[in-house]
Amino acid sequence: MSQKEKVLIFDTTLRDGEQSPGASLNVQEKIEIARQLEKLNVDVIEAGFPASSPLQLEAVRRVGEESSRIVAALARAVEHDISTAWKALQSARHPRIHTFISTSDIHIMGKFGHERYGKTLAEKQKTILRMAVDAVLYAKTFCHDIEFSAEDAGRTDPGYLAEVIEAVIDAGATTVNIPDTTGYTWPSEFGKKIADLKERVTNIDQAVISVHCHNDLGLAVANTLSAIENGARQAECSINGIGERAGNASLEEIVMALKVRSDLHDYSTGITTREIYNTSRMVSSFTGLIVQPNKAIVGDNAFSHESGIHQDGMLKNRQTYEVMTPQSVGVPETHIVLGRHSGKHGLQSRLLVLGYKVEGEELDKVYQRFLSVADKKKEIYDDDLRVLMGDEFNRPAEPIELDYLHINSGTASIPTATVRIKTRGRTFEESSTGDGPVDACFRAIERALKLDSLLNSYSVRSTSAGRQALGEATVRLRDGDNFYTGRGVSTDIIEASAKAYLQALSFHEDALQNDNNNSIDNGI
Ligand SMILES: CC(=O)SCCNC(=O)CCNC(=O)[C@H](O)C(C)(C)COP(=O)(O)OP(=O)(O)OC[C@H]1O[C@@H](n2cnc3c(N)ncnc32)[C@H](O)[C@@H]1OP(=O)(O)O
Ligand SMILES: CC(C)C(=O)C(=O)O
Repeated sequence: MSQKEKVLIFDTTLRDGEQSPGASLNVQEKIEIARQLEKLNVDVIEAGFPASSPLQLEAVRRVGEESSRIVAALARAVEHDISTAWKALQSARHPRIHTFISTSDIHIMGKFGHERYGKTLAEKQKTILRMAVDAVLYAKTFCHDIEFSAEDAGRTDPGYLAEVIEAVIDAGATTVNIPDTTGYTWPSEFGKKIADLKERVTNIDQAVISVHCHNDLGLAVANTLSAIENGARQAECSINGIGERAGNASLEEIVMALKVRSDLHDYSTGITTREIYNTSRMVSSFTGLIVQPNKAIVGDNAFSHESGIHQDGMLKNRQTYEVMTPQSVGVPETHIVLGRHSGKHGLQSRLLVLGYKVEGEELDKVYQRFLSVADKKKEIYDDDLRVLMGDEFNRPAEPIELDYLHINSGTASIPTATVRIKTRGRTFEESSTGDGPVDACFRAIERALKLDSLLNSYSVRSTSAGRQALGEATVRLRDGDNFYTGRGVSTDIIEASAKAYLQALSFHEDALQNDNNNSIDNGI
């Protein structure tokens, strides 16, 4: 087996990630995330930009002191930022000063327009080159490990980029970072940029080539992988892909793409992938940035299967629809989501887990009831299934069934219910007003069936979470010493109540017909 070449993982969640609007972290949160990044086994933790605030400085200092990783601090190519970065890093176990300056024409002309940088583009480029070299030389007076970034390298003229990179390596940069700051490049184009740099820069072997891709066109991970294929050996990325604007290349996607498709290349990372999910949750909770459900690797749906054909495939062989196991990234298990797109196999397997062995015609019947609920409710939870199963196996011999229900109710109207009921091949229909919609409904049922009220007790409860939870109504009738209990389940609690009442009446009717007490809780 060939030895894989290591790609260093430089995590910038605490620096560029924190530049996501609203994501500010306090010192303790940064320390906690850094501890988790250590468990994840990243190679470099970029902990912040010390010159930007005392809190940043303190956070970098604390992370640097504690962490066994390389801890980087960002600084503009100016002495004040660099000396402040060192102030934060001087007690770090493995300090890295990361200094940067823009190299693209757009940035140079746009950000360094002041005449003190020169009048023409060529003059300004000379100034920027000098600032870059001076920054590295100055940083080098503090520590050995110096990273230089050519901001907006993605849009930088290749000749000028090579000139700057060659000069900063001569000045002592040990890592040269090629950022696609604006997420503008295309994977093959960005890959060629790295290959071109390797050709043009004579001293390139003296530094590690790094890339730092933004996701403005959704290409950050693809660009990073293309750069790796062309010689980059450090990938800058963040947990959940958070970062300035559309974010950075996502750590978990780069790492898992390299791992899952290791058949295609000779690169590997040192990441402990089982820690990915925990890290993702921690970052999301501390930053308040919610992970989109369909986010690769760490989204809630990344290992969820909702449609019948997929569930069937998964139950037969997980590899049919999963290219990695959830456990490999620390997600406890695959989630078979029961809903309107599920099939009988998915339902049957979940029921089995819950202790219900259902097969053949019985399964067909349960499945029909399941579908009628699934049409009203987005997801069917275990509790919903338990209720459905209770309902299914607790049916009277001659059910009295609700065919139609219409309720008119509101704060300014008298509650009125109309019901149509079917039993033993006959249909009954009646309306009634009542003290509330449930009372109106029960009265309409009593009128339709020409019965006196036998209602002894009534209750309703929610069986699962969320606005679309199933409501379970329980109705108890009393006739002399006999009690008859019925249950009804629906996302609509009035419908659930009507069904419960009719089921209780069905048991009563059965008992009368068969002259045998059929109550499910007789005498309780
Ligand atoms: C691509 C990136 O992610 S870069 C990192 C982004 N991170 C941050 O900006 C961190 C938070 N920033 C801050 O706290 C502040 O912006 C500070 C402390 C860095 C600077 O604040 P201020 O001194 O008030 O300057 P301000 O942010 O308004 O403008 C930036 C100045 O730095 C200059 N500058 C920008 N980048 C660099 C650089 N790499 N090297 C040298 N100078 C730079 C700009 O030209 C501008 O200078 P000017 O005042 O002469 O026009
Ligand atoms: C400072 C550099 C690395 C950066 O964040 C960028 O260019 O996006």
